[in-house]
Amino acid sequence: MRSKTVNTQKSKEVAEVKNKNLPNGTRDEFGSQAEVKEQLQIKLLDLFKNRGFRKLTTPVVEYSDVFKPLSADNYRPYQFLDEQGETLVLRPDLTLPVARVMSTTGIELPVKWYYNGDVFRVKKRLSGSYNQITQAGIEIIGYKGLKADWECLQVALSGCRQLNLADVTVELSQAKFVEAVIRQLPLPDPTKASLKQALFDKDLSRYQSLWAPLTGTAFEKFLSEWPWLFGDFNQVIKIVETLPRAVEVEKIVKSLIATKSFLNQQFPEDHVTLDLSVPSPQSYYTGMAFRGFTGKSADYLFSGGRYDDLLTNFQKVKVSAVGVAFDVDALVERAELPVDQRQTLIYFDDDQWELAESKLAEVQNATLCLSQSRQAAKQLADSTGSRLLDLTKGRQ
Ligand SMILES: N[C@@H](Cc1c[nH]c[nH+]1)C(=O)O
Repeated sequence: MRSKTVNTQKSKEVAEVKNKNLPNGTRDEFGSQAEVKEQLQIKLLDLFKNRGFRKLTTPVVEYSDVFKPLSADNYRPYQFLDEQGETLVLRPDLTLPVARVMSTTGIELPVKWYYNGDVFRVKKRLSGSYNQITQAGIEIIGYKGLKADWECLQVALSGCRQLNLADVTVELSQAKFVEAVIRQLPLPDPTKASLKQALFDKDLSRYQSLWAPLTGTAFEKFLSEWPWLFGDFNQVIKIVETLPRAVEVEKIVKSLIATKSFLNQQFPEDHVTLDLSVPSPQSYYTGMAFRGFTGKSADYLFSGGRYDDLLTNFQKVKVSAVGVAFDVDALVERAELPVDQRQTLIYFDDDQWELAESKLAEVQNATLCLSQSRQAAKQLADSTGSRLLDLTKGRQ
């Protein structure tokens, strides 16, 4: 009995402490920052709508199975159980729910969706990054060709332009490249798998010892450079071109070169780089992938890519798809916050509501003063640096 009392008291204490704190990796947003975020979202959504995309909203809570195709280390979700004991998660990604919708609704293809919402990814404690991120993005489903990839890049870079973000670097990569090269190498299968892993881990000594048997072959030049195969687009391609001819690699290179020309033509002031030494940014990508950066920050502004196999996780038919999502919080960080303008407080008596309304409509940056006395209104105006428009002047 006694110990029970102690326990209840203890849990009460814990609850009291926690009710003023936020869970790790979350934050409140208010004032200019929240308003700028809203404006950025409105601009992006207008851009999507004006290009003929249609709105798709999915729930924040989904069955955890929807997100099976994600790599577990990068996307640890918040998990909980529903009343039947099924595992639910707060969505860690917005593309997989779109794939789920497509496989369950029989909506006719092709289709272009846009969305805006939060994703939740549990990051390591003290990593300094947030667990709740706002994304605004598009998914184009039912088109195989490069035009759909380019439409995503066009939307991504037009969005940056509209938000006055200059000097964007688009980093291209290709989900199939590493596999396509490894397949050509005359090495035993287990060595191939280890080589790929060592490359991705940037474990250079292991990497070098694994490809050592190919020294003196036509692969040597490429293999000796592979861990550094990122950065200047033309230089990366030059190294790739030292490889013995292989149809799949050539196809990949051709589409990357065509995409670079497209970007240079449409957005001559932006930069294009290439990274062919990393794993795909998303485990579900099957083709070209892209990320946008500005300045020195490692945070990307947008991220996207082609995922032609994703829908096969939900249904038997293979469907081509490509999409891109802006990280709205990363955009807010780079936006200039407006200096708060002086506000006008409209003070009025209870029977002057209509007059107050008309002043509110007339005066810029005004708000109703809800104080109960003239003195309180004056105090509020002083303490907030606001102008006071007193409609009760001359009245009793
Ligand atoms: N869902 C991806 C972005 C994306 C949208 N469509 C295709 N990829 C991400 O969060 O990184």
